[in-house]
Amino acid sequence: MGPGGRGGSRAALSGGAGLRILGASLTYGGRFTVGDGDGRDGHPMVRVEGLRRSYGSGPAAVHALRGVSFEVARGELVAVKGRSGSGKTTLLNLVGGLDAPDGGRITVDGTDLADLGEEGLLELRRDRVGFVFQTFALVPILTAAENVGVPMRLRRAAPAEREERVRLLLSMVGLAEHAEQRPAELSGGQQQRVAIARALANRPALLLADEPTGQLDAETGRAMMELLRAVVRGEGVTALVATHDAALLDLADRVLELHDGVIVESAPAVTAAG
Ligand SMILES: Nc1ncnc2c1ncn2[C@@H]1O[C@H](COP(=O)(O)OP(=O)(O)OP(=O)(O)O)[C@@H](O)[C@H]1O
Repeated sequence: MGPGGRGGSRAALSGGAGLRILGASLTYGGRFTVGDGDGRDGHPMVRVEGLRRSYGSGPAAVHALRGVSFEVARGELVAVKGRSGSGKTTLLNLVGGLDAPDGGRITVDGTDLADLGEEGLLELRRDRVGFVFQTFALVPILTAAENVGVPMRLRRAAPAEREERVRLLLSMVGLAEHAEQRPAELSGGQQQRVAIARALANRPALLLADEPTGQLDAETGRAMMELLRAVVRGEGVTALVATHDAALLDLADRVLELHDGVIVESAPAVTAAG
């Protein structure tokens, strides 16, 4: 359980306190341990090789990805930047098994997605990958706690385990006191924090976030990226985050830049942020 008495203050998310809360969650039995570097099998968390995806055919075809290759090490937070239409969403959907490529290879957590059938892809999306979307995608009639618990219900987790995990996650994102509120009763930033907690419910190895700050003001957006970074550090999760907000890139370990479906730059965040 997370410590009690936490308010929902934004400041708490970005400082050491947030990490301490996250630290408390490291004791439960995940499939991997924090700080295992390049992983238990020496695999990167994500390996993408020569990825291609087009929409439509003939002269009207849109070539959204035209041979994209990169790797993401375990525990890394990698930002994917690029203008609208550069292929960021297409890339994240492919890595998360929501869509199939026309060519190339994607390996997640040592598994080649091409080897997975429908059932295997479902399990991947349910158990090993957490998604955070720009629009939060919460269920309006469910409370914050119920929204966070949805993935665990799908996995048929025991109610006691579910309730404990939901409580822990909500306090981790600073929303312990908002557990019973519905999305419409929460601010945009709070809704996105619920979405992050939900994405972590089944202890995914990989977090995919598509413009998670796109609907938030600059200050709230930065707090959200700081929360994501704290989660990555604290829980040993690997994250791939699409954003076109240059102000957030310094919070990533590395930045991949997509331009018209190809990677034009892959740089440490510190040099790419300017
Ligand atoms: N389902 C689709 N059918 C046809 N074209 C599509 C489809 N999805 C994406 N595209 C096109 O593929 C290209 C890449 O789109 P994608 O959504 O991946 O870019 P993006 O970088 O995520 O953009 P944004 O930041 O606006 O979300 C764009 O030209 C887009 O119009």
